[in-house]
Amino acid sequence: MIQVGERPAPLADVPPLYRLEGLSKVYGVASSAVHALRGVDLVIAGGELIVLLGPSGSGKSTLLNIIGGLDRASGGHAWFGNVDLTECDDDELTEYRRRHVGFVFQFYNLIASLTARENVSLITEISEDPMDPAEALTLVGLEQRLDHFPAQLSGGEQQRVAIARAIAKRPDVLLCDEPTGALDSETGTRVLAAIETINQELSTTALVITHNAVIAGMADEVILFGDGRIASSYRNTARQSPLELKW
Ligand SMILES: Nc1ncnc2c1ncn2[C@@H]1O[C@H](COP(=O)(O)OP(=O)(O)OP(=O)(O)O)[C@@H](O)[C@H]1O
Repeated sequence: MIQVGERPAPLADVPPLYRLEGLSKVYGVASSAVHALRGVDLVIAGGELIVLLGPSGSGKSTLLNIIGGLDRASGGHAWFGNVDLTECDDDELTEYRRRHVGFVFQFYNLIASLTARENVSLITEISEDPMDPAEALTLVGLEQRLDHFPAQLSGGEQQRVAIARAIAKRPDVLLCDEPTGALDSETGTRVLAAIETINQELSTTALVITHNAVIAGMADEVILFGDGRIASSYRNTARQSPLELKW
């Protein structure tokens, strides 16, 4: 029985954080089959900030969804520490997501009738060792907006509330699918700066999918997808601050 409910041994003892071997995903069957992932091998060390780039339909979201326990692989393995996510049943995947993964999507999905603080509290109230919602919102630069409602916040500020909501339970990994997709460059920059702060101050591993190649400058490692495979990858010798990126 896989103990995903247990926090793994200190992650320093379980490097790497993720190890993917021959990961594949096929949607549909026979003539309508779509090969979204065609055998992905990847090692992700804890604490890294990784940017995933690639054309539409190349498999980025599929990979993120499998790593995040939202979707299942068709073949191969996806190890989180010493747990193979491809062997987990639904309850174990739910437990894994709840304890270890924070998600940020292009659309913020905040509850309109709740303040920023209350939106974050929804998660902290059901977490084991959460931050105070105000602390999470302060980390993303929203200490002056705790009691504002979503309609009183800009798109970038709403996305930062969504980031605070994702990290307030202290996940090991923050998975971001097009977090700046709906934002202009100025507000997008602040969202990326919030992700960088979380990565640096909490050592939360961050994976960021984007279509904007400029964002690659802030990563430790950049992975380029093509046709369900990793086409290439490289490491930046020095990370750029999101505030220095020119969109
Ligand atoms: N639930 C699904 N059912 C059927 N096909 C799917 C499903 N989800 C994704 N696909 C297909 O799998 C392939 C990879 O999709 P995926 O969303 O992972 O790509 P992506 O690189 O994230 O694209 P984008 O940048 O446009 O979001 C695409 O051909 C897509 O149409």
